[in-house]
Amino acid sequence: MAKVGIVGASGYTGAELLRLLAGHPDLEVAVATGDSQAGQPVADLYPSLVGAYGDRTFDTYDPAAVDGLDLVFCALPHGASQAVVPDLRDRVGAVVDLAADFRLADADLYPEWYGEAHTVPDLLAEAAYGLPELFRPDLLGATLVAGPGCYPTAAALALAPLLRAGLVAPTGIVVDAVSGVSGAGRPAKPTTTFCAADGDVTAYGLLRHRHTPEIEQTLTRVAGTAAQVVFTPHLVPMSRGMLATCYSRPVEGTTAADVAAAVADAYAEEAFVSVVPGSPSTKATQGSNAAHVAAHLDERTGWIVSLCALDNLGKGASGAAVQCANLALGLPEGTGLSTIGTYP
Ligand SMILES: NC(=O)C1=CN([C@@H]2O[C@H](COP(=O)(O)OP(=O)(O)OC[C@H]3O[C@@H](n4cnc5c(N)ncnc54)[C@H](OP(=O)(O)O)[C@@H]3O)[C@@H](O)[C@H]2O)C=CC1
Ligand SMILES: CC(=O)N[C@@H](CCC(=O)OP(=O)(O)O)C(=O)O
Repeated sequence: MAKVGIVGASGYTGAELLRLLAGHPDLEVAVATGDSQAGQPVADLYPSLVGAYGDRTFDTYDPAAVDGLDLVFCALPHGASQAVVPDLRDRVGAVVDLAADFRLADADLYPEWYGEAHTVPDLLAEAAYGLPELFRPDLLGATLVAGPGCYPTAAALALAPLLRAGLVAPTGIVVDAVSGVSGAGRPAKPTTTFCAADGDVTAYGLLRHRHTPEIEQTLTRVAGTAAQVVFTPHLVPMSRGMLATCYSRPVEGTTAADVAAAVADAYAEEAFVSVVPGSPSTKATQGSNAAHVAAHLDERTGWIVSLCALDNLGKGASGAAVQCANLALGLPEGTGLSTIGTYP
C-alpha cells in the first residue's frame, strides 16, 4: 500500500481526491492538509466523506510530516503551488500538482497570463503534462506531474484527434465552453454565490482567459505546428460538469467519415474516453473519470463541431490526478477510478 498526502485537502479538488482515494485499493491517505480547517473534522466540511473518514481531522501543513511519502497531490491555488513543490520534491517520491504552476513549458507565458513571473522556471522542463490519452509515455514513472486545467482537458480531447490526423487547420479554432460553479473552488466569490450564479449564464475571461495558452500549447504539440484558438468560458448554474464545444475548419477533401474515424481510432483503446453520437452530456460523466466526445462535419457550412463533456472535478482535475498518480507509481492506470457517471 503506497502512502500519499494531499496538500490542500480542504478545497474542492482536495475533497474529491479524498473521495476517490477512499476507494483506491493501493493508495492510503497519510496526510490531508487544509490550514484554515486544521483540527476540524473532514466530515464537517464534506458530510459525504463521513463514512470513509469518520472523525478524522484536517492536518496543518508541516513539511516534515510528508517526508518519505510515495506521492503527494498538491491541490493549492496557482502561485501557492510553486512555493511548496520544490521542497516537496526533495521529500517525497512524486508530486502531482493540480494547479497551473507547472503546465506551461515556456516560463515567459506566466507574467502575461498569470500576472507573475514563475519563481522556479527551471522546474518547468521536468514536469510531465497530465493528459495520459495524449502524452502517456511522459507520465510513466514521472516524479512531477502538471495536472491540466479542466477546460484545456475538454478542448484537447475534442480537438486532438482531428489535428493529429491532419484533418483540420490549427488556426482559426473556436472553443466555447461551460463550467459548473465548483470549477471556481470552495471560497465564495461575487460571481459564485448562490444569488449571483443561480438562474444566470455569463461568459467571463473574455479574450484573456489563462487557459488559452495552455490549450494552444497542447494543440501545438499534437499538430506539430503553431495552433491558435479563441476560447470563451461560461459559468452555468450547476455544481459540477463541463462541456466544450469546439469549431474548426477542415482541410480540403475531409469527409464526415474521416472525422468519425479520427475520433473512433484515437479513443478505441482509451478506458476513460467514450465517443458518443449527438451531443455528450455533462451529467452522464458526473462523479466519474469519464470524458465523452463527439465530432461532426457540417457539410453545409464546412465547419467541424467537436464536443467534450466531463466532470471538472473528475477527469477535469482529481480523477485525472489519480490516473496520473497510478502511472507515476507503476500501478494499473485505471485503479480506483470509475467510467460510469451518476446520470440522472
Ligand atoms: N475546481 C476545479 O474544477 C479545478 C481546479 N483546479 C486547480 O486545482 C487547484 C485547487 O483547486 P480547488 O480545489 O478548486 O481550490 P479551493 O480554493 O477549493 O481549495 C484550495 C486549497 O488550497 C488551500 N489554500 C488556499 N490558499 C492557500 C495558500 N496561500 N497556502 C496554502 N494553502 C492554501 C485551501 O486551504 P484552506 O482551507 O486553508 O483555505 C484549500 O485546501 C487550483 O490550482 C485550481 O486551479 C484544476 C482543475 C479543475
Ligand atoms: C468556473 C471557473 O471559475 N473555472 C476556473 C477553471 C478551473 C480550472 O480547471 O482550472 P485551473 O486549474 O487552471 O484553475 C476558471 O475559469 O478560472
